[in-house]
Amino acid sequence: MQQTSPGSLLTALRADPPLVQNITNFVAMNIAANVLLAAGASPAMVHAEEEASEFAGIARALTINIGTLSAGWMKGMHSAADAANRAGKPWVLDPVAHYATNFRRQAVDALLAHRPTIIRGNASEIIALAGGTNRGQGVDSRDPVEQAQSSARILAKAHGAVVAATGEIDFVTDGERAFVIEGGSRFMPAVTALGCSLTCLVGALAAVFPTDPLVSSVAALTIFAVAGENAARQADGPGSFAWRFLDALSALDGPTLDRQARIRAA
Ligand SMILES: Nc1ncnc2c1ncn2[C@@H]1O[C@H](COP(=O)(O)OP(=O)(O)OP(=O)(O)O)[C@@H](O)[C@H]1O
Ligand SMILES: Cc1ncsc1CCO
Ligand SMILES: [Mg+2]
Repeated sequence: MQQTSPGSLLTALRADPPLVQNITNFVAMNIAANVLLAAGASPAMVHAEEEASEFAGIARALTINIGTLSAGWMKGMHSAADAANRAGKPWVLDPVAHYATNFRRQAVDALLAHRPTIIRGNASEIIALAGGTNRGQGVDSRDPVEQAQSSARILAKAHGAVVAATGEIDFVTDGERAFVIEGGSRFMPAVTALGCSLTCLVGALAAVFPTDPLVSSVAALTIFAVAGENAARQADGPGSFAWRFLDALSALDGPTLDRQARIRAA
């Protein structure tokens, strides 16, 4: 097992569980916390403006998601992103449905000014963020990841961030290097907030291996791809898939992950 393989990073996460602060949405809070616990990390959903920046000083990574945004939450997001940057800790932005309303567009522009370490969105969100025409509907993607690849590269260069575009396959780039990750299940987009949960896991892996956020992002995407594939084998539909996914995540170990990983340079 290579020292930076997804499997070795999963093993490292379990050996020293990172505390991850997530300012996520009301839909995602429960499932995202359970996903982080199943993977072996310590989630904390802390968003209030009175404490968000103080907590960012304690946590090893921060994730920010605008899924159910309101004005009060924005203040917590800004102060937490500031605090993470000042402490040199990685932070991840999930620009949920940012193309849908002016409020969201302005919020994402303001958050991008804090220079996220990683941006994780579905294909429609990544295409729209780079100024392209997308077919997304609300929080749901309707574009293939293949069409988001050039947008992801442009965004990565423009913002100095790692950018991950997810869907049937996943694509991730730092603007120079790029990887495609295959796996997952058709049930995944049918369970709400799995993408939001993935964003939190991307934060957890960035905490474990902050040196190279492209490598840590590949690990997080691969963990989801393999756990999703394993969970789908016996699932009857989105309901049983959801709990089987948590079980598959917690059953996954480093060597199995590396054996099942389907990652190729792009
Ligand atoms: N058709 C599919 N086949 C296999 N895996 C998929 C498919 N669609 C999505 N996934 C996987 O589901 C996970 C979430 O990605 P997705 O692009 O659905 O996020 P999202 O749209 O932001 O989700 P949400 O907004 O509901 O949180 C990723 O691991 C992705 O690889
Ligand atoms: C359904 C939904 N609505 C706002 S956020 C969210 C979770 C999936 O992005
Ligand atoms: Mg999403």
